[in-house]
Amino acid sequence: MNSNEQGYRRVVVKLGTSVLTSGSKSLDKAHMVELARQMAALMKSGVEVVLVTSGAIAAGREHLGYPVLPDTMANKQLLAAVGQSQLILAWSQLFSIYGLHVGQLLLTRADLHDRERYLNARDTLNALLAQGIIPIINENDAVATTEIKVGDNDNLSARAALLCDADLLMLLTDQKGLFDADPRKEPNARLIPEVQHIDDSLRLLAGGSVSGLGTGGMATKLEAADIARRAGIEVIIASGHHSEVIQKAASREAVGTRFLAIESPLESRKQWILAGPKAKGRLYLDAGAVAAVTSRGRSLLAKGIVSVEGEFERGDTLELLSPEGRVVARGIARYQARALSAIAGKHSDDIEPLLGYDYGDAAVHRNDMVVLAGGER
Ligand SMILES: Nc1ncnc2c1ncn2[C@@H]1O[C@H](COP(=O)(O)OP(=O)(O)O)[C@@H](O)[C@H]1O
Ligand SMILES: N[C@@H](CCC(=O)OP(=O)(O)O)C(=O)O
Repeated sequence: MNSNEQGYRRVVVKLGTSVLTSGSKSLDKAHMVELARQMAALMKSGVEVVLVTSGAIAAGREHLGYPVLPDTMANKQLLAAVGQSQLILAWSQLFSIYGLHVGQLLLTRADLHDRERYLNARDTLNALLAQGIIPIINENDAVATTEIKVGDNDNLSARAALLCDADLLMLLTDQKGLFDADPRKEPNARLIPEVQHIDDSLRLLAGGSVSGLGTGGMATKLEAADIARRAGIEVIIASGHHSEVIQKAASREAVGTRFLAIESPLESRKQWILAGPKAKGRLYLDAGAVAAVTSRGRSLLAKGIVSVEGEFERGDTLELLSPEGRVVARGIARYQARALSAIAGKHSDDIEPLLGYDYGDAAVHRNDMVVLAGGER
């Protein structure tokens, strides 16, 4: 792999619907060609580019002449099926102006969590990049149901960045970056140029999408940034309409909001816990257990669990919540839901007498846990 003077080898560029439509109801091809030009220039400077593109549903609506359809899952999938082919056709034509080929990968959550499918996707990405072809990724909306969806392309792009071992993730949107309040609601909101830690106070600033174009707003961009930077990947949120934004971000010029990667990235197992399967259950902890887990880096002992939600087995991913309902960690269950429900609220150190067996006193071991609030472990 090559790298540019700034040291980036591989960059994932995520373009939101808001950028691709420029706030309108149709794809803004004039702007897409400008973005293709910037990405092609980056490729020519020796940096590999992976594009995560939204816009399939918007393109489907446009192509079919804005049909009035009942708001069902099947109709959204219809729009995505029609629109995705238009979208990839547009990108293929636009990149061909710059002498570049593209290859399409449509992914779902299942492709990223099944080890074999994950490795297949990674091999395909690497094979495309080795030939100088731009991989273009979107969620496979036409077949993905809510259960198997990542759900938004911010989170999808973070997972793509992990998958291809990128060193920079650019989330390009319709705002100049992350502001201290949603600029659509608060005209005096100020841009935050650099973020060193993602904590609850920052999460509170990031609202949803109010334009009706995008999915998730800044909240999902912050989730994506959290996943990527914990894996050692820098993240930039910036405006897709800022002049030469892609070059500037890749040259470390001040643009948008830059999230520094954490210095000692999570090992790959913990990255998987963070970005991996949807949580199958939730454990509500007492205040003492929250402090032990978040501030002291301890395992979650069964006696700190107040209540249990969901049907899960040993080995499934869980969310750990504070008494106020804040998610403070994610981790792997050492006991199935039925067992933890039997233990919850008993404040007992001894599991054996309650269950007739035990796998140790940790319900979630610290080696199987990523702390989300109150620390960066
Ligand atoms: N703190 C914030 N700073 C900037 N934008 C914010 C903030 N909170 C919410 N937003 C909203 O997030 C939107 C961008 O997200 P979204 O609509 O999902 O776009 P995209 O299609 O690019 O993913 C902005 O238009 C803005 O209204
Ligand atoms: N996969 C969907 C986009 C989902 C999404 O997250 O959109 P956005 O918030 O605009 O990046 C599509 O192609 O229409």
